[in-house]
Amino acid sequence: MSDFMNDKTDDVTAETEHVTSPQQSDALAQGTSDDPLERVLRRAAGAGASVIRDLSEAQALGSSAHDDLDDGDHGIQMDREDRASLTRVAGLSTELEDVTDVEYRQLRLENVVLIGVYSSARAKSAQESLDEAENSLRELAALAETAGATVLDGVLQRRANPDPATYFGKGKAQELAELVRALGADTVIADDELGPSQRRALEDVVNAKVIDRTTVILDIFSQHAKSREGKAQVELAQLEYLLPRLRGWGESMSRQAGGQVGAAGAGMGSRGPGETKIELDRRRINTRMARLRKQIAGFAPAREAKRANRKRGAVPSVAIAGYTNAGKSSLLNRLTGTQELVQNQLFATLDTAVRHSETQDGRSFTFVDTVGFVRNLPHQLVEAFRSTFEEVGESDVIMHVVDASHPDPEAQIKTVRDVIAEVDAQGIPEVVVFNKADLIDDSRRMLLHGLAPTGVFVSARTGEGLEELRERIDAAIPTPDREVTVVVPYDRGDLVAELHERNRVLELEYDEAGTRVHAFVTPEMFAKLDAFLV
Ligand SMILES: Nc1nc2c(ncn2[C@@H]2O[C@H](COP(=O)(O)OP(=O)(O)OP(=O)(O)O)[C@@H](O)[C@H]2O)c(=O)[nH]1
Ligand SMILES: [Mg+2]
Repeated sequence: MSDFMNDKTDDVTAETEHVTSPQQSDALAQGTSDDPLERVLRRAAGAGASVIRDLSEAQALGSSAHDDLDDGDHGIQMDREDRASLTRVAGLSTELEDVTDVEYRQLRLENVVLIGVYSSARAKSAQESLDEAENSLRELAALAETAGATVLDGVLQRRANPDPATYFGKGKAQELAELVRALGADTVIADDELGPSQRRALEDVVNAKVIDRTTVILDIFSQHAKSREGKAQVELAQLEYLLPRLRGWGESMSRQAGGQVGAAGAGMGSRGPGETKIELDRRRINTRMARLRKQIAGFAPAREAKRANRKRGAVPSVAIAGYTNAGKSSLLNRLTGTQELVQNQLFATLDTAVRHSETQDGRSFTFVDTVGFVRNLPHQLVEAFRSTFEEVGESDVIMHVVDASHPDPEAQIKTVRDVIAEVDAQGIPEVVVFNKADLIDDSRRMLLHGLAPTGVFVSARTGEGLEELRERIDAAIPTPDREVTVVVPYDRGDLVAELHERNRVLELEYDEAGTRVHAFVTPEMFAKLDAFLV
């Protein structure tokens, strides 16, 4: 058996059918038709075949049918509670008017229903929790659209926690199945990351493909990545996401093969084919991941060299960070006259762009446009894009762009600051910029002012506030304009290193007492060197 697997590691589907009995091969073929692994490894377009089966007459549509649905599983009391907890989020539908656009979309895109679970059990009021969940679902709708899907509807259920078995409770999952059928949706997207068995179980109930927020974000990243490094980073993140999920997926296939509910992992006969495939896939994934890691490591020297170059020239950098779609690239274009890609899409920018600029008094610096952030950014992506985010950590100033017209700017700001903290960039001076000021009224300005009193209101569209923004950035960029001579003791090599980073070293020699340095330094550095002045 192992010889066989070693011989052919190229085509999993074909192999699986070889090692399977004729009765099983059918079920397996069906199982692999929307195999996420195949999608990632092969990038085959349009592989998302759905598995909609005919529902029985008893589950016909209409509100009366809905009313009867839960009776089998729950007590009446719980039923009412459950039903009252289900909220439709209005205004999510993104179906288009434009006929040609519709035709275009129908050819390539999936019709999706979004689902989310929220709880009112924590410190927040029920209304607050609901608002937050609705915003999150709206964002998921934007993500789904960006990925190329048409959003048909969105449904939230109030529950203390997502159901460990099927995410939605059993009764609600049945209702969801009805809705999916009524709308002709082929995919359900959950707003939380789903466990492997949760995903499968929910798929079984709703008879449609089920994916989660992470999958959507990974999908967008893979569509948008342009550079070879970006592409490798995304693929690595996708495989990292898939690897721990192979088990549940294999179990489900075994179950299909055995045709017996609850047989997952129970009998040798039913476990066999799934396990074989898992082993095979795991090996392929690990091989591929090792290759990607090597490839990505290969990019590091070039990136380091570029960075080192920038540093050697002692040119300070301003990192443009912020939530995705906040208008970072638009502002960069406005401030430097460049033509970065601007799109009303999430994650339009995936490759860092560095642009040269000058302060009003003629000092050079660079702007670095970065990947946008989003709530629940999959940690696999944070890992894969660590080098990109680290650009933020190594900058001299962070220009934190906030979409002033966003329904929940506070959450946006928090998300961005969380990522900033993750790359140890908290100490870097931050200029908060409320962009899209053309879209907001005065009461909104007041609210935003309360969130960040020193924030600058600008509009990349109208040009409002850009002068003030330039001044604020100029002022935040540290200038090495203080001349010092210091003797830094040898156990403070860190200070000498820092002196080289953002200051201008004129002379350096090694004395008995320590390193004697003559330099122009920034006010910040000056304060640190106070004890060593000569
Ligand atoms: N009304 C208005 N729209 C703006 C403004 N600035 C940007 N936009 C729009 O907001 C959308 C996103 O702009 P981008 O510059 O691509 O945003 P980004 O932050 O670079 O986004 P990602 O790269 O996707 O993270 C585009 O549709 C812009 O036209 C503004 O000041 N006012
Ligand atoms: Mg951008």
